[in-house]
Amino acid sequence: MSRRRLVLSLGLIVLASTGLWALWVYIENWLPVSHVPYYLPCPEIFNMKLQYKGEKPLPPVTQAQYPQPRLTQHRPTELLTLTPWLAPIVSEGTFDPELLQHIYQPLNLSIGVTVFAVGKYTRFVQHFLESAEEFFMRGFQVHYYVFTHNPAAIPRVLLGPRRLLDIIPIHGYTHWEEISMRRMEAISRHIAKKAHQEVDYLFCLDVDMVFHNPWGPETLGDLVAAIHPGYFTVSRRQFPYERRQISTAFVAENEGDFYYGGAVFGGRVANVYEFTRGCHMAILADKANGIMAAWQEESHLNRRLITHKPSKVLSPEYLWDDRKPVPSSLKLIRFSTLLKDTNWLRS
Ligand SMILES: CC(=O)N[C@H]1[C@@H](OP(=O)(O)OP(=O)(O)OC[C@H]2O[C@@H](n3ccc(=O)[nH]c3=O)[C@H](O)[C@@H]2O)O[C@H](CO)[C@H](O)[C@@H]1O
Ligand SMILES: [Mn+2]
Repeated sequence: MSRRRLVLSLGLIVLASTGLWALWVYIENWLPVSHVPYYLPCPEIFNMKLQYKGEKPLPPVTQAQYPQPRLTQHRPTELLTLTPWLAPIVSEGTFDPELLQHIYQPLNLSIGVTVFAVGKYTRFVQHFLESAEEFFMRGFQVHYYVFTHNPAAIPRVLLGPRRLLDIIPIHGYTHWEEISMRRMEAISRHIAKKAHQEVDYLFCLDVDMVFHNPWGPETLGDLVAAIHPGYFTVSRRQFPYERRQISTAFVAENEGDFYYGGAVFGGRVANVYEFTRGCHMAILADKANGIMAAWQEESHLNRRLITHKPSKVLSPEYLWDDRKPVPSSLKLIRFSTLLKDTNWLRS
C-alpha cells in the first residue's frame, strides 16, 4: 500500500515538474529577449555623449631655422614622399587610385574649380574644360566657376552628368598683373557669397593649362599646394620669393620649404576661404605701401604657405610646363601650361 503511494507521489512530482517546465518555456517565449551578454558591465557607454575639448587649430609656423626639404633628396629619380611636417607629397606610385576612388566616392563630394578668363585668355577656356571633363575628378560632382569680364566669349562645352558650370562676371582690369592678383579677392568673395554652400573642396587653377592624365581624390586635403616646375631642384636661396623687406610677401634667405606655383592651389572650401582672404589682405597692404611683389599673388601665396603649411603637397606632375623636357623623376604629367605668346596675350 505504501509502495503504491510512493509511486503515485513520484509520478505526480514528475508530472508537476514537466508541467512547470513547459509553462516556463511558454512564458520565456513571451519575455523580452536581451541580446546583450549579461557580463557587459555598463551598456550605457554606448549612449554616452562626450564633451571633447575642441579642436585646436595649429598656430602659424614661425620657426625659421631648419634644413630645406628637397624633392629629389635621396635619388634624382625618386621623389620625396613626406614633408618635414608630415604632409604627403603626392606623385604617381604613392597611392592606389582605385582604393581612393572606392573610399571617396560614397561621400558624394562636390568639388569646385575656379578659373579666370579675362581679355584674350578666354581662348583657353574650351581646351581647359574639355580636358578637365576627360581627366579631372572623374565620377565626382564637379562645379566649375568661370570668372570673366565677357560672359559671351565663354564657349558652351558639353559637360558630363553631375558637372555644372557657373559664369561669374567680374571687372576686367587693364594690367595683367592686376588681373592675376585680383583672383585672390574674387575667389574669397565668391566663396563667401555662394560657393561655401555648393562645394566641399575647391581648386583654384590657371586657365592657360590642359589636363593630360587623371587628377583624382588623391589631391583632396585641407590645404593643398603644388610644387612649381621651375624650382624643384634648386636651393631655397634661389627661389624667386619677394626679397624686399617692405613687402608683406618678404621671405628671408633661410626660410622656405618648396617654391609653390600660383597656378594650382586648393583644399577644403573653408580653408581656401581663409587662405585667399589672407593673401588678398597682404596684397592690399602692399598696395597701400605702393609695392607689388615680385611674382604678384604667387609671392603672397608662397609667403603664406611658409607659416600656414599645406596639409598635402602635389608634385610637379600636377603643375608642369610644356616648354620643359620631362625629367626621369616624373612618371607622368597630369596638368601642364600650354605654350603661349605671353607678350601678345597680355597686350
Ligand atoms: C613662368 C611664369 O612666369 N610664371 C608666372 C606667371 O604665370 P603665368 O605666365 O602662368 O601667368 P598667366 O599669364 O597664366 O596669368 C595667370 C592667370 O590669370 C588669368 N589671366 C591673366 C592675365 C590676363 O590678361 N587674363 C587672365 O585671365 C588667367 O587665368 C591666367 O591663367 O605669372 C603668375 C601670376 O602673376 C606667377 O607670377 C607665375 O609665377
Ligand atoms: Mn598660367
